[in-house]
Amino acid sequence: MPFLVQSLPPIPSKPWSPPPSPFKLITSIKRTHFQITSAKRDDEDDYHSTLKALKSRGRTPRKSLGQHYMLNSSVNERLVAVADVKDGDMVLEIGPGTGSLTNVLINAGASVLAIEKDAHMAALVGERFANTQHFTVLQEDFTKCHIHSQMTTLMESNSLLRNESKYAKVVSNIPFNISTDVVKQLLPMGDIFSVVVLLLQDEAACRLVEASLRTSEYRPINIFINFYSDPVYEFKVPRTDFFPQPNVDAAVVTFRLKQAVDYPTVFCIKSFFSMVNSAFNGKRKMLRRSLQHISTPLEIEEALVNVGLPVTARPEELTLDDFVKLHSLIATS
Ligand SMILES: C[S@@+](CC[C@H](N)C(=O)[O-])C[C@H]1O[C@@H](n2cnc3c(N)ncnc32)[C@H](O)[C@@H]1O
Repeated sequence: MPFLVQSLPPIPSKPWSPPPSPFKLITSIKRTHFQITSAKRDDEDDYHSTLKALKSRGRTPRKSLGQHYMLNSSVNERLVAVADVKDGDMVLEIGPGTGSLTNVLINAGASVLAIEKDAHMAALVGERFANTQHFTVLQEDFTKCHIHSQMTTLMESNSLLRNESKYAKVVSNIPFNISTDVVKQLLPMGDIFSVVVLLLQDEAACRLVEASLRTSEYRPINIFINFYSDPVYEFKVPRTDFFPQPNVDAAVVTFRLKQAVDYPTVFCIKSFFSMVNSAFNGKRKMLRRSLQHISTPLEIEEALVNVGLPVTARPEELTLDDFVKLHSLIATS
């Protein structure tokens, strides 16, 4: 997303309020990563704390890392409310930046595992929450890290200390350029996450959650999202809430993850998505042609009629349920 050239606005003075009660114990994971062990709880609002943090380090937001920091506390509060974060919850945050959202998560009683690619920001957020034992930051690229095993390790050691829910949550204001990667990686993890709440580019949010049948926005990713989750477009966030200001608006999306028993019944998930991808690869083609490597045109036509579709059907006309039925009829191994 293009950046507007912007300098840091001045920081108006604001009375400081004392930190609330100290936190209970939790854990940290790998020694090789940046680790947090102790500091004070931070109640400063996001506008002040974000600008102060950036100014203190002389940090210029990096375009390549999608660094648009949230200045509006109420957006962070709403993100946390939408995820229904409660005392004792485990939360994964991708890209904590200066820690404005992290702060609201920790204040809500969550234990946060944050993954931050930028070494300077990982250090900064680490120092900000250095007294909070409910916070761990790993300096890693989320798209390359083994989040399932990291999270499982943390949840196992955490549940030894506190009697908590089996499922963690994801709440993040992510860089827009990794949105698809994040969705693809997290949505099949209904075994460890109950809900994924993301702040995305508004246009991407609409495409992912509300793409309609028979439109060019309708893609395999929509089938994927509905296979693994129940998505909801929550609310729009104006571009003016970010620093630096992007040239597009954002939106909050909730994905309630299904557990494996609730996935549509297919005999092989890999084969199912391979069929869906093949169908869309030949987007302008009729399915009886684009799926010829799976079955004969005649068999595909018969299957389409069986599903209640015309023999000339194209991929953008099929719902998730239609694809599931078609797969069971034409893919046998
Ligand atoms: C849009 S900013 C959001 C910062 C902060 N959460 C906020 O709300 O102000 C995205 C953050 O993700 C970090 N980031 C970018 N690419 C990343 C990646 N591949 N893995 C982890 N963090 C990443 C950036 O350094 C930045 O701190």
